[in-house]
Amino acid sequence: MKTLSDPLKAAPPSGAQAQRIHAERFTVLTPDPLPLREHLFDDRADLAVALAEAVAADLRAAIARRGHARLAVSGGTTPRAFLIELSKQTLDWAHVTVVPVDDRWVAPDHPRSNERLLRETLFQGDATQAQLLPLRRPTETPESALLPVLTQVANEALPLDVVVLGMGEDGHVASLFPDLQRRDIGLQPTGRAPVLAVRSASAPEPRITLTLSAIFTAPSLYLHIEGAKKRGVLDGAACDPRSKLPIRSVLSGAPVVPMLFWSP
Ligand SMILES: O=C(O)[C@H](O)[C@@H](O)[C@H](O)[C@H](O)COP(=O)(O)O
Repeated sequence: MKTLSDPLKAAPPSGAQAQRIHAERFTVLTPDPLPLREHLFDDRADLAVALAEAVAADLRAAIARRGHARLAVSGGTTPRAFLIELSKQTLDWAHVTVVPVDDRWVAPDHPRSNERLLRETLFQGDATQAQLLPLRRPTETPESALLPVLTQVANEALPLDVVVLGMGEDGHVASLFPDLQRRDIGLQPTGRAPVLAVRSASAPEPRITLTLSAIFTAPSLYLHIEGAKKRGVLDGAACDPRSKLPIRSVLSGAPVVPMLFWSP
């Protein structure tokens, strides 16, 4: 933490000096970045294996503790290798429930469907014994399916044991985008609806997403970030208390220290 000399004790300022001291006086001190437990990998394939092993260990511990485990994972392109590696892990998959942290409101066989991604990657081999809890329903809009999805998530997926979040280059997580209209629901750390329907200029289709109130029920919270640009966005949000990016809400609101799995 940088400390500044107290400008009030300095000699009476003049002109430009006054400008500087005024600026110094109200400069937001760069706080220590919000805590992250970082695991750095030079090779993305190594990251995928390590993350799969860490998540599998958490799932085994949850099954041992309470007889079942609940996992929420992100979609998109980054997690494909990790999800394939996770499907190879040996554990009691029949006692695991898997829910996507979000999904696009497209048919489950659509190339952009996260449900399809899970069926193609994680739900292979023994892992097909796990229960998949899709967020998408065969209705026209996510809003029209929100109540049944919210009810099922609340009854069958919460509290979560493990969450793996990705992040977009705009700092979104799940489908909680920077232009999220209902930040009061989506980004509050507790006490809000676990599921939200989202429409955003950032997304080509309507979305349905877990909220941070649901995501933060997990004692194991992983951030899976790849690429220098995303790392820059993450670090910027971690160091700027004025950041309004959803990833900042994750870092500042999470009840546990997130575990960052990062590769350039
Ligand atoms: O449905 C989604 O898109 C994800 O859940 C989303 O939150 C994802 O993690 C980021 O958009 C990063 O996506 P990439 O891995 O494709 O960069």
